[in-house]
Amino acid sequence: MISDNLLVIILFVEIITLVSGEIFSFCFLINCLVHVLVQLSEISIPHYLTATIFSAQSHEIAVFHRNVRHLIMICVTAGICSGLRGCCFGIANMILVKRMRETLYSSLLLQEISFFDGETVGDLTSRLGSDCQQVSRVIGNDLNLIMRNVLQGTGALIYLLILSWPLGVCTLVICSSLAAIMTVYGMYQKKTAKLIQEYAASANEVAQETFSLMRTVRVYGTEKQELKRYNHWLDKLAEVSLRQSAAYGVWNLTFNTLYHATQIIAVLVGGMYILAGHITAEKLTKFILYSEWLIYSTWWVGDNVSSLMQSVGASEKVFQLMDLLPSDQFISEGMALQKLQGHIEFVNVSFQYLSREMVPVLQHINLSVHPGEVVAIVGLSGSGKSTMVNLLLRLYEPTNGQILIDGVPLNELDTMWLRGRIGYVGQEPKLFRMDISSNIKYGCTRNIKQEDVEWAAKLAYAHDFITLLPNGYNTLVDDDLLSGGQKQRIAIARAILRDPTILILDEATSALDAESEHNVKGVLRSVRSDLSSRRTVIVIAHRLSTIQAADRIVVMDGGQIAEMGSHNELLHKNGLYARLTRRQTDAVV
Ligand SMILES: Nc1ncnc2c1ncn2[C@@H]1O[C@H](COP(=O)(O)OP(=O)(O)OP(=O)(O)O)[C@@H](O)[C@H]1O
Repeated sequence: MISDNLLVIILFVEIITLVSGEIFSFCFLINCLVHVLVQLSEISIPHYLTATIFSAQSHEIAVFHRNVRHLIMICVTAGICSGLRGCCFGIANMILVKRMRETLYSSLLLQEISFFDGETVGDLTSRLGSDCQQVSRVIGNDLNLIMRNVLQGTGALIYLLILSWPLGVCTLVICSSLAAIMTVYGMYQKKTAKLIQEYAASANEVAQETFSLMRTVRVYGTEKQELKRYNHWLDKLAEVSLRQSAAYGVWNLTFNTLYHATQIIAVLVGGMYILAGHITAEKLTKFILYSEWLIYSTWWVGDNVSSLMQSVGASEKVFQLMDLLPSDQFISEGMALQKLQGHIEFVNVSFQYLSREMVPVLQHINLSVHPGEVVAIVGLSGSGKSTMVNLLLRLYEPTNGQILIDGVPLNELDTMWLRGRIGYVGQEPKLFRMDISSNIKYGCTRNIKQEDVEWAAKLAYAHDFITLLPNGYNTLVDDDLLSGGQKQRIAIARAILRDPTILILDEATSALDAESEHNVKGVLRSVRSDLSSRRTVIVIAHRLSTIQAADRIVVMDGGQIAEMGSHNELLHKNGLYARLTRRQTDAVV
């Protein structure tokens, strides 16, 4: 319980730090002041209601009119203040959710790529979506209601003790028992809420995976299997919800019994007091109204505290992610060279992925690529070709050795500056949901005209198919609306438009993808013929016929460089490259 309280305080401090100095503080302050005013007004309503009724009964006309006037004033004040309070809480809540999502999103965007290897997309988006919303409930709902009910309950208790302290003490005992039972029930609720959150997330993950792989599911006819997988989590959810409902039933029974017990005790003891002439019927009526108020306030506080605890649970991971330090690449100020020549050196580079630390992916790679040289990297699947490019793009850092660009260690260069001079086309290029022009211009910082976009598209053999689309370059596309080859051509145009000094092409994996080969060969031809701008090109090729014209071919095997040379030299050597070439020629024949 102590650690729970500590967590609430930490959460509150985090929230205040996050939004301090904003209009938020103003709204929150106004809201607190208005809160006190609303509660003072509302708490006096039962008093004046009873007094009005009893003054009418005893024909005290002047008192009756005064009480009615008071009642109207109080109701109007409470109404206006409630409206103000709701509005301020709404604004404070909106500011909080917006700021949380902004902070979390920018923190996630600046993480190392290896961070994303360990997290699922569903998990991260649910942190941004439902979890941020849940945390904002702390301000918008839980704290608001807790504050309101604590104020109301305290006011009611003071009034009860003033009216009749023996009856007040009886009600206090009942409320304390209620609070103790609520605590136990709240702890149970917290446990089940966590389970429900986990099972619901698992069900979501299954649904998300199925929808994103819908074509595979349809082709393999696994709809029933997927439904079963989803149902598995739904059954678990239903089981926990069933237990939760039973606990809720028991809780309701207890609450009702205690609530009615207060009324019976009040009527019984109060009736005896009236008979003995200690209190009046008016006082007893007020007493019953206020004791109801107290018991309901106790119930609400308990209920909101358990909801607050759920928000605390959701907030832990959100604030943990927000507090992550950005990747070094965004903190350290690297050097920007006057002009990039495009000389790349791998010096004794070794690497393994953090998620599989025991598996060496690259071992002692030594490779020097000269400015303007076209180097092809080939090898069996999984031999580490894409990993070499990942290191060159500084998506990961080498475990050993270093990579030099124009003689400067990669980690001493300004990463943004360097990336602005590299064009990269991945194996399975992805498109953003925007028009084709914007997709080609994506990430290009210089001022681009439509003619430039079309020039790049022509070089990438994309212009012809784009003009055939209904809205040409303005056609809205996303990752599903074009063929793999068309997406690759747009990605090539995107890379060419940057006018990169270093161009990296990762050919589509499918060894039989003739369109991919055609696209990559086309780019290589353009690079060769464009003598005005010399580019260093690294091409990872699966179809060996793609890269016969490369200046040099690097053959990878098990994370090491097995052979290096021109196409003819390697064929002469009769090693791995020759074997791979023979294998592909046989496959075609
Ligand atoms: N993010 C990652 N986390 C852990 N291991 C990875 C990751 N990416 C790749 N690997 C592993 O690293 C090894 C080399 O992968 P890489 O993608 O570099 O091979 P490749 O030669 O490019 O293969 P392909 O020709 O099929 O694209 C493989 O064993 C692969 O399973």
